[in-house]
Amino acid sequence: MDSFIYSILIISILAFIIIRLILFFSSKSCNGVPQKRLLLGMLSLLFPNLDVSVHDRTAEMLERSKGTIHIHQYSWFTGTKVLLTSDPANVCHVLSTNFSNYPKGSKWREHVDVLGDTLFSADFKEWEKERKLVRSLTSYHKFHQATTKIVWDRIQTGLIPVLQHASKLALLVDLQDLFQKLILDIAWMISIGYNPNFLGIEFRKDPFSVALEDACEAAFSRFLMPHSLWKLHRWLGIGKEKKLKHAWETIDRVFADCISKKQEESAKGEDHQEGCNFEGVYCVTGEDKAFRSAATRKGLRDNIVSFIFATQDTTSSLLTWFFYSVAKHPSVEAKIRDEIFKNNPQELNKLVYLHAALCETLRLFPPGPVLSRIAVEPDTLPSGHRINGNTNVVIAVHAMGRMTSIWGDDCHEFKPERWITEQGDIKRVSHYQFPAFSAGPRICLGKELAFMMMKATAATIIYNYDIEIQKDHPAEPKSSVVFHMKHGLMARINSRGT
Ligand code: HEM
Repeated sequence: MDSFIYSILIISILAFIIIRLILFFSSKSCNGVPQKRLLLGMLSLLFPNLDVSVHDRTAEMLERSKGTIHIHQYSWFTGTKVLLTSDPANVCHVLSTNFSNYPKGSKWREHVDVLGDTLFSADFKEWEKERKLVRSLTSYHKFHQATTKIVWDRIQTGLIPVLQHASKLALLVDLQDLFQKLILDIAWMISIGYNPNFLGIEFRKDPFSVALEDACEAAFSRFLMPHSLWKLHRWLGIGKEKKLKHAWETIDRVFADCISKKQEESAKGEDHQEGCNFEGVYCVTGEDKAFRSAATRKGLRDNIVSFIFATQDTTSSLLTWFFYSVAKHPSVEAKIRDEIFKNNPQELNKLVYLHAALCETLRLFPPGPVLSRIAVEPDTLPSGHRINGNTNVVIAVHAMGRMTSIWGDDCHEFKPERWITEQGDIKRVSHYQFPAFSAGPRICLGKELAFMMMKATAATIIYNYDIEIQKDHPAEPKSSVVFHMKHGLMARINSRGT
C-alpha cells in the first residue's frame, strides 16, 4: 500500500514538473544566462549528489551573471521567489548590514523541527536570548580548558586504540564513520559530561549519527519540496518523512539514555565537570535552576541535540574531505608531516600549514553548502537587485569557494599555500568572501573549538599513520543540508611506528 501511494505521488509530481519545465524553457533568459544552464545550476544546488563538478558549473553560472541570479520562475515550485547570490557585498548586506531584515524564517524552523526550539531555529528576540546563553558557555574559560582536555583524552584513549587495531589487522575502515563516532563521543562529553563510547574496536553501531544523517536528509528534501507536499508525505508517513520519524525517536531515546546514565554517574559522585557543560551553564547563568523538571528537560534536550548536531556533523564531514584531499595531494601530506615533526603534534598553534590545509578543505568542501534567509521587507541589494518581501535569499557558500572572481584562476586547485602570508602566518580572509562559518551577528559559535578538534585529530593521525584511501572509491556528496560523503571514505591505516 505504502509503495502504491508512493508511486502515484511520484508519477503526479513528475508530470507536474515536466509540464512546468516546458513552460519554464519557453520563457526568456534570465540575467543573460540561458534557461537550460540556469536549470542545471538550480538542480545542482537542489541535488548536490549529482556530482561535485555540477557545483563547479553553478559557480560558472553565477560568475557569468556577475554573482547574483534572481529566479522569479522558480516560485511555482516552492511558493517563494529565490535570489541566489555569491556576491560578497550581498553576503555582507544580508548577514550583517541589514541583518534584521533577513531572519531564517518560520519555514526554516519547520524544516529542522527535529532540533527543537533552539538557537539554530530562533529569530529576533528569542534568538538573542538563546545566543547569549550559548555564548556564555562557549566563552567561559573553564569550558575551553575542559574541552581541550576532553578532545585529547578521546583521541588518546578512544581513537588511537581503534587505529592501532585496524592497522594490526589490516582492516578496511570507513574514516567518515570513525570521525562521526569520535566527535559524537566528544560532543556528548562536552555537553553533559557523559561518554557514550560509540568509538571502539568493536565498531559498534552508532544509531545517533545515523539518525542525525537521516534527519539532515529529510530537512534537505523539505527545502526542495512545496510545503504542502512534504506535509502530505509526513501525514502519509512515507519517504524521507518516514525515516525522519524513526530518526526523531532514536534521537530522543539515545538522549534519554545518556541523561539517565549521566545522572547515575553523578549520584555516585563521578561527575568531574561541574559548571562547564550545558547542564552547568543553566546553573551558572541562573537561567534554569530546575532543569530536571519535565518542561525544562525539553529545553535541555533541544539545546544538547542542536549542539551535538552543530559539532558532530560539520566537523566529521570536514575531516573526511580533508583526508580525501590530502590523499590526492601527497606533497601536501609531506609538508603537513614535516611541520608536525619539526614541532610537537600537541602544539596546535604552531601548525600553520595544517591550519591552512583545513581552510583549503573548508573552501572547497564547506560542510554547509548553502545559507538561507527570508527577506521580511522589500529591499535593494548592493548588486542592484530589487527583491520583494518573502524572497528566499540563498547564499551559495559551496559555489563561492570555486569562483575565479573570488579566488583567482587556480580556484579549483587544492593549494594550502594560498592561506599563508609572506611572514608565514595564516592569511585573514573576509567572512563575506568565505562564509563557511557564516558571518555577522549569527557567525558560528564553535569555530575555535572546531579547529582545535580537527587539528588535534589530523595531527595525531598524520604523525602516527599512513592513510591509504581505497582506490577508485567514489567521493560523492550526499543530498543533505550537511556535505557528508555518500559512500563514506574507505581506507586502510598503516602504522608508521613513530
Ligand atoms: C567545521 C566545523 C563547523 C562549521 C563549518 C560550522 C559552520 C556553521 C555555519 C555555516 C553556521 C551558520 C548556520 C546558519 O546560519 O544557517 C553555524 C552556526 C553555528 N555553529 Fe557552527 N560550524 C562548525 C562547527 C561548530 C562547532 C564545533 C560548534 C560548537 C560549539 C558550532 C556551533 C554553532 C552554533 C551554536 C551556531 C548557531 C549560531 C547562531 O545561529 O547564532 N559550530 N556554524
